[in-house]
Amino acid sequence: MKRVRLLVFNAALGVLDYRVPEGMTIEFGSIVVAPLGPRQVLGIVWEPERLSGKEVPESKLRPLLEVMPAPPIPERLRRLIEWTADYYCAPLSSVARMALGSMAALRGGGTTTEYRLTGTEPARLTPQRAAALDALQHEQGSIRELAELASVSEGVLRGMVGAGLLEPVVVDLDRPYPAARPAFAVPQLNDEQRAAADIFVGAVTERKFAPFLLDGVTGSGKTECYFEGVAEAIREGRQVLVLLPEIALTENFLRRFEHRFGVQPVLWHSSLKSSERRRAWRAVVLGSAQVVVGARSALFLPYANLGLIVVDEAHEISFKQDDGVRYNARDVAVMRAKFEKVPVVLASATPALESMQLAEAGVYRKIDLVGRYGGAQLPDIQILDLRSEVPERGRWLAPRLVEAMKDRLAKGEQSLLFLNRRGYAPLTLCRHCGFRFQCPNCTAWLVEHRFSKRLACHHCGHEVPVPEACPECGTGDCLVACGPGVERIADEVAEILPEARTALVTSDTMNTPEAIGDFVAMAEGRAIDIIIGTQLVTKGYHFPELTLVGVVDADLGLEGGDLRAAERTYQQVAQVAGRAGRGAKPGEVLIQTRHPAASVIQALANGDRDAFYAAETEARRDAGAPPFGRWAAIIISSEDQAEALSAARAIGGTAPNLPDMLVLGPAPAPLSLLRGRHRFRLLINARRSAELQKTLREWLDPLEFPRGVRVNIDIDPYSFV
Ligand SMILES: Nc1ncnc2c1ncn2[C@@H]1O[C@H](COP(=O)(O)OP(=O)(O)OP(=O)(O)O)[C@@H](O)[C@H]1O
Ligand SMILES: [Zn+2]
Repeated sequence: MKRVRLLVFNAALGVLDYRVPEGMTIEFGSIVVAPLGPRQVLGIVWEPERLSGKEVPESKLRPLLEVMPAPPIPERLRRLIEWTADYYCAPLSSVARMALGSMAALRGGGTTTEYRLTGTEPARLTPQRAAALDALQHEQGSIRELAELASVSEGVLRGMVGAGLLEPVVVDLDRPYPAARPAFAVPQLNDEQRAAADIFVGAVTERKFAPFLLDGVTGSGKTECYFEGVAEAIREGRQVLVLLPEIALTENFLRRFEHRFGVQPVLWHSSLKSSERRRAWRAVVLGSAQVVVGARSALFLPYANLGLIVVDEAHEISFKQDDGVRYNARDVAVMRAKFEKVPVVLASATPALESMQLAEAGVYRKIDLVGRYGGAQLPDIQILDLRSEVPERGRWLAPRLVEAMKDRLAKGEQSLLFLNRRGYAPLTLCRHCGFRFQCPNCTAWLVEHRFSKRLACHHCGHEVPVPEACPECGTGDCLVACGPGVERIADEVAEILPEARTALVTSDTMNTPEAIGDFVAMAEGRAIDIIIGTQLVTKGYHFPELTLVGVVDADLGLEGGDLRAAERTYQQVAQVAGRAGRGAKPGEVLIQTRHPAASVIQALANGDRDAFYAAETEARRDAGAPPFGRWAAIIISSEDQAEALSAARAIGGTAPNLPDMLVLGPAPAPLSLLRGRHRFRLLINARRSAELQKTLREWLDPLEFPRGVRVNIDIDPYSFV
């Protein structure tokens, strides 16, 4: 190659052409450094015919500076990057960036110095050093990482190095991961599991694209089944990617993986330390990372030799990324499997309607696990009508639920209360003047958090201490909390059952792997009687002594901007119900609702999943909603409201008039102010036949807006706030 076209990681720069200097070996996908004015840019060598750019005459081309010592981005991944950018109307460079680790990872090799405690504990310590000693047990990292972990300054830690309390350790940055052992602890599968596992093993061996929907009831052992596929891939020296919806679930997964394969898998997520990140990336691209577990971002890594993809809890909405590149990792995972020519398993007890539909259409092969493992029965589900079974004044748990909890406590069994709302109360107001605490940056009430004694916005993170007096009328001691959050339910439980040992499980309390690990160990060790949690506890966990699940407010999910509210409610309640009675003792589920006749509540009570899917399918078909029609959202935002509005009007005013596409809006978004930006939106409902993305591009590309205006396209949106 004499001249190359680069994809650089800054959409504003467009496509750049360069000359390849004598002696430099380049192929498509090579990651290179090129000069740009006085600066340098990183780019990927791309097929020139696939990137449109200005033709630059030969004589004006500047030479590339360097090829990075990393394998080229494989063609199959380049095609996936293009597909994703095209489908989600996102800049190619933003998608491509997700394939790269850090600059350090690209260079690879070498060593670094990390620090760890020496074990020396002097008799007298400054409070800061004492705190650092506590926080850094079993930790190792750079001074900066350790300072962050221990919440002390780097100076304090350097002082500790000088005093011999911390010691340097030289670390090989590319040291290999220990090998997973497919035969480490092979489970005895039951017949149903065996049949499913054999199919996955066969598919891995075949090395062809094959999408599976593993539809197994809660507690059926889906993990054990797809682990056999993982084992086969490892035996064949191929890599596996397991996507989990959120990091909170990883801890649980890691333990189970280690149990089965004798080592931990390779982790990939946004809060990895920089040395871990570069080590993992190198192992991924060189093919030595056998099994990579991660959240969405692990999807675009340049695996050398992928053999299987698993998307666990595939119905989870958090696979949809709602900022930056707005892609759905579940769907892109299937595309990736297609480009890689490997099987992909979507596992869930409550598959998305879209996935069910694809299975029905024969696109996915559906594999069912209809029974719980080990003879456990599915729980008995009862509806608790809050209009007739009224909780005591100022309380949220109805008498029947309280009785059931008392009963479990007496028997030494565990209960779980689920309410998908963090904090103490969703709204705080002044009893005297009616003042409500609102976020200055968002259209949202501030949520009281009693433990941290703060009022917080759940959208932008804005926080203020709870004031003594009303900021509006100055009256003291006049603030009232309206409605319950999990913290308030925890208070109520402490009042009703003071002897119960409780655990509060939310993203506020379970924010480190250690915290999650401790919680799981305590719940398994029966050191917790009652778990109170948000959606974080609805899935993945297996506590055999847990026999009662109370859904505090089943109607909550039906409010708000979720485009698939009924489905989401069904999934959340079915998942949390699935935590009950997973061991020898039968489970019971009580669902508190004010709408006992709603079809989703009825379906849950009757355990009639098919009825729910059938009703929801018809409703979607009537509305032209996915999977029968398509949605897209355009969100226009600016810090200047007038500017946002005029941009929104300009977009609305040029909307194409097509028979297979309906454009609604522009209208102020329900969250009309978010992180200080004013927001307007349009919703597009298109027939399946419509060329949605092409139309959107042709419509929006020619329009020009002031610099402060952002226009985001969301294809297949989930949330519509
Ligand atoms: N064949 C088996 N041998 C031993 N233990 C098993 C087997 N199958 C399942 N189990 C155990 O049963 C429990 C439930 O399995 P698992 O968590 O995989 O179910 P699941 O289908 O993923 O459930 P959910 O969707 O509710 O999370 C786990 O503790 C698992 O280790
Ligand atoms: Zn806010």
